[in-house]
Amino acid sequence: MTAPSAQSPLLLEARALSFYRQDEPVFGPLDFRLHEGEVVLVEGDNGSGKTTLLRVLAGLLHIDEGELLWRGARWQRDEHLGDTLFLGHHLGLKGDLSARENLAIASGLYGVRDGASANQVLGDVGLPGYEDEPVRRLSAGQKKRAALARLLLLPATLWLLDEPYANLDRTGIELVNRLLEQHAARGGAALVTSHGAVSFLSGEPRRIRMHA
Ligand SMILES: Nc1ncnc2c1ncn2[C@@H]1O[C@H](COP(=O)(O)OP(=O)(O)OP(=O)(O)O)[C@@H](O)[C@H]1O
Repeated sequence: MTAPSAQSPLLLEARALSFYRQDEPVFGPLDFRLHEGEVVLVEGDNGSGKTTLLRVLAGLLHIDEGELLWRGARWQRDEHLGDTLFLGHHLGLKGDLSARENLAIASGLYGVRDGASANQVLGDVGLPGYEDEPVRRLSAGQKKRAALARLLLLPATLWLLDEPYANLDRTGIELVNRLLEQHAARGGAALVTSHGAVSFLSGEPRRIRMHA
């Protein structure tokens, strides 16, 4: 899963990428490459900029310095919004709406992966009987599962997962690993941050190390 063949096309390349807050560097300069089929762990101490990096790559924060290339061409925020999917500490779910309604909003904006349906992905993430409950009534782990359903439904190639294992039980952790494996097998890629035990089903992930 984490070691694509030498022929795997290059998806994303960061060259001397840096981000500043009030003229203070948060991270960088950072260089890395990500190929189709790769799942890479972003690691570093608290405050080293892992979340910030994912938010930059999701187009939520502006790049201050350096270059970002998507399939060899300059990355343009507006052109690549649907190519990436960010799952952060805030899950991006509307609490008064059900998991199914939240999925309908997301798929209305970004489309649906070939062959995927809301019913099927809600089943895949293990939310039986809770599909139509307002999200605010779900447990933390169930909310996380509702957010994970978005990964399966939307067509994004690059997943940016910030602490995806947080609040999940053992089957939830296995679910995340399975989703990552399936995504990589179909040519997708992911950057994952995690403070907890990361136990990918096969192999050791490559790592990008953030320095505070
Ligand atoms: N909204 C914000 N406004 C100002 N500073 C911020 C903001 N968000 C993060 N920072 C600062 O940016 C730096 C990097 O934060 P970031 O959340 O990216 O780190 P992290 O590596 O993800 O940390 P953690 O492991 O604790 O989740 C920290 O010094 C933090 O205080």
